[in-house]
Amino acid sequence: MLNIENLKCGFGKHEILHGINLTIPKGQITAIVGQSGCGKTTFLKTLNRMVEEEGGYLSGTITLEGTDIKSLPKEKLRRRIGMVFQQPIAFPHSIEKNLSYVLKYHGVRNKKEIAEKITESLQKAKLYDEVKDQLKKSALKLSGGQKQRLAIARSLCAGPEILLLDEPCSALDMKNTIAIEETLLELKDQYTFVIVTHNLAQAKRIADQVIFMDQGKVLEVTEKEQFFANPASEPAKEQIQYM
Ligand SMILES: Nc1ncnc2c1ncn2[C@@H]1O[C@H](COP(=O)(O)OP(=O)(O)OP(=O)(O)O)[C@@H](O)[C@H]1O
Repeated sequence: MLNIENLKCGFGKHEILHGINLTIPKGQITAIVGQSGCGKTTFLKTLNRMVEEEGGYLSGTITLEGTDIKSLPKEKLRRRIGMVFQQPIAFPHSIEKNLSYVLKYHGVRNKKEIAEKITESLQKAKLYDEVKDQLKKSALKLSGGQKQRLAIARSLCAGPEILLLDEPCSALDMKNTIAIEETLLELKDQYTFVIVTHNLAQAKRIADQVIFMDQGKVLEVTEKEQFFANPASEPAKEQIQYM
């Protein structure tokens, strides 16, 4: 799905990612783990070129289904590769409007179709049952966990192929965390997920592939079972030991 070759990225004279080579397979959950500050979020932001808006540079090649992402207009790229952030974002409008504006932006005009897609995305994000009778109410009244599931529903409304998630559960309780993990597990045959998590137990629960980063380098790209049973690098062994 995504092929990354000799990816380097930095800010000013400070190189953060030092030449990354790996592949992100389609229809799987890839978890990116590693110590704080090793470059996980920066790596994620290279995949939709957000890092450039933050003043960062990148070199190397990232191809999405064979197309160099630099050749795609950013708007098109971000429709294909959506992103969910650590802090849930809800806009100061109704729950319904938080979703319908994305659909309208992408050219969906038919009211029935908009309503159906709103229901579908809320169901996928496991929020529908809780909000189905209050779609006209302000999204700001939702809890943090509900806002995060709304953010996932909103990303799905754009019809992405890949969804990047940056520590989506770090501010959430177990119930909301489980709802999001179930969403990813249930939808992975329809989307490709790349999730940054500081929580190794979460990676163990949901990932197919694990990328282990250390100081701007990728030390391991392995199937989950192998990573947890037999990590190849000392830093990974050390971290797994404290799980
Ligand atoms: N916009 C920016 N400008 C300058 N430096 C940045 C910027 N964003 C990140 N960095 C630097 O890049 C390095 C890696 O940060 P990054 O957030 O990618 O790490 P991380 O592994 O995601 O950390 P954490 O687990 O704590 O979120 C840090 O030294 C950070 O200060």
